[in-house]
Amino acid sequence: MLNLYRNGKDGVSWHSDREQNFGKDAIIASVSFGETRMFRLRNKFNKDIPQVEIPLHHGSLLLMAGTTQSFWQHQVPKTAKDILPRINLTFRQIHRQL
Ligand SMILES: O=C(O)CCC(=O)C(=O)O
Ligand SMILES: [Fe+2]
Repeated sequence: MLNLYRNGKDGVSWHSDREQNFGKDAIIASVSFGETRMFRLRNKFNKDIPQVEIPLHHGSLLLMAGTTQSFWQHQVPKTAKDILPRINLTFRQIHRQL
């Protein structure tokens, strides 16, 4: 899947990627190009666990594996900063329904 963030007004709000066809806790690989954007994680069940913030730079590879999707949500927040475009590619396992 390809996401284009044209500028700071584009972002992705809190979600988990658990669509049925992905399978439960299927691994997702995410590669970033262009502008650095923040990637935030928050625990779904325990608000006392601090949020995690990871800057995704040009060429970075992020792997979401294990229970990342069942226990955590993630977002790419919008920013008021004047920034350049970013492209994110995600590689997801699709379990074909037979
Ligand atoms: O752009 C990113 O780094 C994350 C995108 C995302 O969460 C998604 O496509 O499900
Ligand atoms: Fe996602």
